[in-house]
Amino acid sequence: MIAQINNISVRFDQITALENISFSLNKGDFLYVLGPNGAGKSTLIKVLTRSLKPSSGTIMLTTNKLGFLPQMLNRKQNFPITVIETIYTGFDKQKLIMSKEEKLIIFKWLEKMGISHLAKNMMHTLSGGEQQRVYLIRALVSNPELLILDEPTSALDPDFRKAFHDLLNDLNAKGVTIIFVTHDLHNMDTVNKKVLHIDKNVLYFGLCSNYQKEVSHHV
Ligand SMILES: Nc1ncnc2c1ncn2[C@@H]1O[C@H](COP(=O)(O)OP(=O)(O)OP(=O)(O)O)[C@@H](O)[C@H]1O
Repeated sequence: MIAQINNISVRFDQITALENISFSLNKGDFLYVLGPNGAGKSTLIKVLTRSLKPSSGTIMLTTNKLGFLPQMLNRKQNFPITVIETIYTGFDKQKLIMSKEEKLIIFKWLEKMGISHLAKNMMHTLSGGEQQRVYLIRALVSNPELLILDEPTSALDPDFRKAFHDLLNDLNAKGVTIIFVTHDLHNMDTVNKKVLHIDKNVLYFGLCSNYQKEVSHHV
């Protein structure tokens, strides 16, 4: 077991964003978190990454090696930071000057993602898809055991989306547990994966294959 979530509820003044959410994940699971706008997906991710305290309930994670790719919103800011500097903030600790090893790791990933030519560029000059690759690398450089991705492929073109999923499957096969937030499973690789469908509370939790059978049964 890598994560155990027990009866999580989150209330903001009048709004209940999450109500009695419970589920658990084993090491090496690949979980899609599914739900419409306002269902509480991002709120759940904030609770899991401990940037938000739930109103009630408990979370137990057996690892503190988390990698997090936040939702792609309002990234086109003029904040003066380069690609390399952005990725460097993904390491557990930062020093004044990055080490040779850290530089090598960063360049290995930039190469793998096909964006090494952008290393010294300012983030705000990159396209949405290029920025998303940078943030993915940022989430990966610390070798996370649990990788949490909030709608990661929304800014990616179909070719890179495929490459992105191949990369995730590769990491998953090496034992990395993955939580992937998405609006729907259309065009998603669902083999051997789980789904948590929420709309404030849990509508379904289990294997994608059973979920798809259940959904097609109702249509
Ligand atoms: N800090 C906050 N204060 C008040 N209400 C909030 C806050 N954060 C989220 N909410 C509300 O909680 C509900 C769930 O929001 P959340 O962002 O988790 O949904 P989501 O499933 O990620 O939606 P989307 O698919 O649109 O990104 C929404 O009604 C939202 O308005």
